[in-house]
Formats: sequence, C-alpha cells, structure tokens
Amino acid sequence: MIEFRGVGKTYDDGTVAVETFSYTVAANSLVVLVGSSGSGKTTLLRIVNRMVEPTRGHVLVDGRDVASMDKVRLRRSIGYVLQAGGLLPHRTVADNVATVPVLNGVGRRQARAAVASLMERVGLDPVLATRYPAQLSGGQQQRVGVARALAADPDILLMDEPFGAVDPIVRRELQDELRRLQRELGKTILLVTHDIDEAFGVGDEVVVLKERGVTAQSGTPAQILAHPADEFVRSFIGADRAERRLRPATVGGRRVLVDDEGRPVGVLLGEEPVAGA
Ligand SMILES: Nc1ncnc2c1ncn2[C@@H]1O[C@H](COP(=O)(O)OP(=O)(O)OP(=O)(O)O)[C@@H](O)[C@H]1O
Repeated sequence: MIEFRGVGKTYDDGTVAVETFSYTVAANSLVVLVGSSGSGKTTLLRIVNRMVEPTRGHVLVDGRDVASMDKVRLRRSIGYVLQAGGLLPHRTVADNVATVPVLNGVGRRQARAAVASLMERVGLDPVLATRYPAQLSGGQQQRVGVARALAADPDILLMDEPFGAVDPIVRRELQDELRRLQRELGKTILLVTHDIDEAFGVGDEVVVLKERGVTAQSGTPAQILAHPADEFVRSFIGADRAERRLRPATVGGRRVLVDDEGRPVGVLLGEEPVAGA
C-alpha cells in the first residue's frame, strides 16, 4: 500500500510541480496517474522512491514513512520502469535484468539462473539474454525493463510512461500483459501516463490530474466514465466520444462495460457501474 498524505513539491527554482496530493494506492491494485504534460505525474512517482524529496507532506509505504527509510535500500526494494526500459546500453539483457539482485547481494550465479524464468514471465525468449539493448525492438526493451524491475521481487512497481516509446499495436500487447502479470503476481503498481485510453485500459483505479498535481477526479474507469466530475474531466476523457462507444457485454460470465475494441472498462451490476469494478 502506498499512501500520499498532503504531498507537495516546489523545486529549488520555485516551480510548484505539486501543490498538494493525497491518495491511497491499495495493496495489489494497479493505479494510474493520468494528466497532461507538466501536471506533476513523474514528480509524484519519484517521491515514492525518494528520487525526489517532497517539500510538504509524507508518503507511507505499508504504513512506514519513506522519509525514515534508507534511500538506497528503499529504491532497490521498489521496482521502477521507465520509458524504453531505461536499460544500461553496454550491459547484456541478462546483466540488465540481474542488476538489482546482484546489488542486493544475491550471488551472481543465482541471479543469472533467475534471469531465464523472469524473461519467460514477461514474454521474452531467453535466447535474447546475451544481446545488448540496441539489438532489441522497442517492445522487447520494454519487456526487459519490466523483467529487471521484477527481478528483486518487489511488492511495488512504479512505471513512468512505460509504453510511450512503442507503436500502438505493441503498446496494446504490453498493456494486456501488464494486466496479466498484475493478476498473476499481485503487485501494487503505480503507473503514470498522459494517455487516457491507456489509463482506462489498465487501471483498477485512475487519478486524473490537473496542473500542479491537483486531483480532478479519482475512481474506477467505469465511475469516471459514467460520471465525469467536471468539464475538465469530461474534456480530458473525451466523454462524449467515450459514452457513445461504450456498450454492455458479457465477458467470462460477468456483465461488463466494454469499449469499441471489446476492452472491459468496468463491471456492471444491473446497468450501473459498480464501485471497485
Ligand atoms: N528538477 C526540476 N526543477 C525544476 N522544475 C522541475 C524539475 N523537474 C520537473 N520540474 C517541473 O515540474 C513540473 C511537473 O513536472 P513532472 O515531470 O512531474 O510532470 P509530468 O506530468 O510528469 O510531465 P510529463 O508528462 O511531461 O513528463 C513541470 O512544470 C516541470 O517543468
């Protein structure tokens, strides 16, 4: 669980990146922070693993204030996935994936042994282990980034525009796999994107941010789509378009609301979207 309690950040040059932000990411849920460029998404993500120190408020991970934790240990205990994987270019795929376990003192041989199964878990052929990042496609690099973040078996994954650098088809594939991984591994995931369709496609809950990290609305995709809080949210989600596109369907025996690609965006009870869907 990640709790943001009145968190704010003013950078040294006076830029107010986040005025004040409070939100609780429940354990084992996938929450998406979505907002336009400069709304403070990356700042909020980095405050969790103390790559950025807040100027106001606190972040608690599983009830402990991160400010009281050792920074290096904290960072190694939380998986962090960046756009294009954020891989080390002069290290092989296997070395990239094994980086954090080795830093944490796991024997090199043991870490290497785990690489193949991690690669399989994220849908990568283990024969790619000896390649360098530049010898992989964007989608493959992204999967390596996820495998690397999972290598230390963290309870929490932070993902910053993880699918930004790949084409729409691969992006969709990676989004589906993230949902699968989330179900299989039960991690707590906080993901940042500017893409509202991505947010609704992968998030259990979505937080729509205005400028300076101000929350416009938070809730399940179905709740936000059904009842946009204000004009800002309505226009951000393209609500008119979305409402027209959504239709009820039965998926896996459950009544759900799907978009025009058949992607479930919420569960229906009667014809009403349900909280926590
Ligand atoms: N180190 C810094 N010093 C000063 N200002 C900064 C710094 N880092 C970010 N900012 C500013 O803080 C604001 C929020 O930035 P942040 O990167 O958190 O937004 P974002 O929503 O992630 O944007 P994007 O989608 O473009 O990555 C922006 O105005 C940005 O210019």
